[in-house]
Amino acid sequence: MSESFRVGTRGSALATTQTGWAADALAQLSGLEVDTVLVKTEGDVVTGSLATLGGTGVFAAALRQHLLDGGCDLAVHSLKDLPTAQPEGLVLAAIPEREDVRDALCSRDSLTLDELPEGSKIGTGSPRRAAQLRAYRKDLQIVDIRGNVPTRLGRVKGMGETHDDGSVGRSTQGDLDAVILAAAGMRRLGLEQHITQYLDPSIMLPAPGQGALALETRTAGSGHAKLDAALAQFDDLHTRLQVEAERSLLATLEAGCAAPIGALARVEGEQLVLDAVACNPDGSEVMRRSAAAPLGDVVAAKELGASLAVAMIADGAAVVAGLA
Ligand SMILES: NCc1[nH]cc(CCC(=O)O)c1CC(=O)O
Repeated sequence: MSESFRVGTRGSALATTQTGWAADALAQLSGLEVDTVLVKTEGDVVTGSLATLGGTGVFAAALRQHLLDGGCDLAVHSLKDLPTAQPEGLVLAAIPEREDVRDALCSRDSLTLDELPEGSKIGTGSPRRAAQLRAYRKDLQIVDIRGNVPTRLGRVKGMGETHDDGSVGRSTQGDLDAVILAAAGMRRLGLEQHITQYLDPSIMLPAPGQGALALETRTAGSGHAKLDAALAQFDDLHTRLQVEAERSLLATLEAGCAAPIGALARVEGEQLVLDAVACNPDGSEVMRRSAAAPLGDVVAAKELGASLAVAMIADGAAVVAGLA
């Protein structure tokens, strides 16, 4: 029998797809076999508004406990769902190259954000998306929605009904004109044909870490030398520098993934450039700031995020975003 490693995942279609993608790549790189372990997490059980859940790692906590308990060797998370504080005993062993970072509009009749009629109903559970939408178009009605990606798509008139085989067809039940979802999740699920517009970051800055996966092991390693080597190979330095800058900004603002904060870093030549936004939840105030630093190591990337956050706090960002 050949050696195998155990990867833990949540049960949603997005989680299992992402985990499958990462595990297959690591199996290729390491020459090991994969066993997948399904873990039910609080975020999958609890219902209610995402905003009121507090957003501090409800999706990740059970999976992390399983990893700490030795129930699996590796956990795959959406990085943007992870709290910024790293738990004792666990380490993000690899952050692979990022998917599309943008938010995506999925609307009826292929309408763009500018084409949606006055008063259109847009579904999102994210205060960050709601605030930036309201700031862009005051007439839109924002509807707080929850559920996994296919469920949310199914709320749009004429779009995205989930069939028993998991495929998505046209629904007649929809009550919304559009929803906003992460392009990365849509693409990973093979649902990108439902995207009617990729929202430019000048209109909608994504969540810190959006589009990136975090592959987590115990600090001592996965227990498989070949897997640890594969993880080191799978790590993408530019993605790591970007997300460290974004998450450091979020941490310094003392905000979580449910806060109305957007951040997106990019590598431009020899510079790491960070754009950030702090919004009043009703979209009445939007503070956008940028900073850049020479491309360096993870410590330098974190400093860039922290210093931009400090500058934004000095300008009242915490008050704007309802954090103070
Ligand atoms: N909060 C849920 C969640 N976590 C990660 C993704 C998508 C993938 C990603 O952003 O990396 C989503 C769905 C969404 O925001 O549309």
